[in-house]
Amino acid sequence: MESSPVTHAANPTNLVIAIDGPSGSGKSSVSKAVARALGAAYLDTGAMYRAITYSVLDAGTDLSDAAAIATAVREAKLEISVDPDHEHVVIGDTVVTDAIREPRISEQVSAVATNLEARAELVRRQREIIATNVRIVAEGRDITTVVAPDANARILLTASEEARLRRRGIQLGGTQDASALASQVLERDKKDSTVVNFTQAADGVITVDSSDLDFEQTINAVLDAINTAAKK
Ligand SMILES: Nc1ncnc2c1ncn2[C@@H]1O[C@H](COP(=O)(O)OP(=O)(O)O)[C@@H](O)[C@H]1O
Ligand SMILES: Nc1ccn([C@H]2C[C@H](O)[C@@H](COP(=O)(O)OP(=O)(O)O)O2)c(=O)n1
Repeated sequence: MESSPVTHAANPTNLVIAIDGPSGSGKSSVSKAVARALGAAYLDTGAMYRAITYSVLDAGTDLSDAAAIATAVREAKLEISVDPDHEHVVIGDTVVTDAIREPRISEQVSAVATNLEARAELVRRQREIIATNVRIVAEGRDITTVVAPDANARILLTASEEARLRRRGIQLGGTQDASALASQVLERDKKDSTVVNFTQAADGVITVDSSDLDFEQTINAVLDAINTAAKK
């Protein structure tokens, strides 16, 4: 399935693509591939929540101390790359690109994601990053609804629980047993869902269900959805 290049009627170069979805639906990998195809930057907003989680854990902060987490986010020196081919995340003076993917972070990141003050500050920074990039694909949980509701195209990428657990298990090299995977994927989504809706498409958001699609088919389905949105 071929997808034609995307243009936006008002400004042929300016492009913001917003992609949300649950854990393991393929947001990061598919969004990166879509960004490459469109010659766009790529913003992984989940990496920002993960980096803050790394730093509060590193500082020995009690994760039940909401005020301390909010302060940590406001004061955080956080750098995140927007090159889909080179991921680089730095918090303070520490490079955390790989460390933020560890299961211990996945298991605890909801403490930051459900902190409303932390969210407000990270949303502010995400909007700044989006505004400074002419073409960008941004993905997370609230990009279509809160961070960039005016994006040129807004997509909810979903997949069945079974597909998402299977994909995450393979991605982590079979190192996690079923209950650890369920905690990192399903229970985390349940906690995160208390503050943001990423299970149902908001008005104007196109749903792409990747349960029965392979990786290439999913990329093409998202590119097609972007073209459909651009024609509206
Ligand atoms: N349609 C698909 N079919 C099979 N595997 C996929 C598909 N989409 C993504 N994957 C794989 O599933 C894993 C999880 O994808 P990822 O992009 O990390 O999801 P998310 O960012 O939504 O948590 C990755 O290893 C990715 O390559
Ligand atoms: N825009 C966002 C992005 C991520 N989050 C939260 C939800 C997740 O628990 C964490 C980590 O997100 P991430 O996209 O890295 O998670 P997955 O790779 O999909 O498992 O951050 C959020 O609340 N809002």
